[in-house]
Amino acid sequence: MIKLNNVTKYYPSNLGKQYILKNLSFSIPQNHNIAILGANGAGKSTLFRLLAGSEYPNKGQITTNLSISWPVALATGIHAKMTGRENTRFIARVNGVANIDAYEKKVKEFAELGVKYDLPVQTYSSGMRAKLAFACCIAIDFDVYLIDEATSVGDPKFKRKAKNALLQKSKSASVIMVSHDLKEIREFCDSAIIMYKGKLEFCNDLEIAIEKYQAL
Ligand SMILES: Nc1ncnc2c1ncn2[C@@H]1O[C@H](COP(=O)(O)OP(=O)(O)OP(=O)(O)O)[C@@H](O)[C@H]1O
Repeated sequence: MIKLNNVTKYYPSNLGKQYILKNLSFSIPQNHNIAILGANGAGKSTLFRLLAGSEYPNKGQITTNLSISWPVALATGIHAKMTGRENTRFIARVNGVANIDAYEKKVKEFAELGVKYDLPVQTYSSGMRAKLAFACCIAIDFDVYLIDEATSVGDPKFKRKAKNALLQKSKSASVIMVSHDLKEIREFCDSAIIMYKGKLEFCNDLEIAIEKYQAL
């Protein structure tokens, strides 16, 4: 279970505080693969950053006993001056991976960077960085994977591989997914959270959730 306890999140702007969530208490249930449905600007990516711990609420707390991934396609945790291999080992240590050599082997194979794995990441293309970040994430056994438009990683061949790896993960772990692609959502998710005007509503049945969301 992931619990939001009286969470407020806003961004300051020239128009004053722009609230994404205001005094919101909500439980995200366990053992579901959940789509976050919301219009552009509803706050889906912000909610993701809060769940991943990469941003904090202005007020309130998010608590959980589950291990949660960073958004799988996000390369922000990758250090440009370090090589792919060094980044891999650093991420392993930060995330408490027990067998770092085995982890490094998995990441190297999955990321398909060849000899560039030992070059600094600042020499990579954006696609190569995304592949490395994705491989580092998928090689760790998290309880929950945050998937933000994940199938946009890499070239078509890598996209298929990334998607299959995530579908495999979704059988043993939970996924929380943000995507505007309903076909993709239907492949991954059984339920949804509708995000609308700062409120969250969990819906056990994905098709009912999609109908409700489309009616908004
Ligand atoms: N770092 C930031 N500083 C200021 N405002 C921000 C910041 N990040 C997001 N916002 C604002 O917060 C609101 C929610 O943005 P967010 O990216 O979470 O929405 P979203 O539902 O993911 O949208 P989309 O579907 O378009 O990706 C938007 O109005 C956006 O302009």
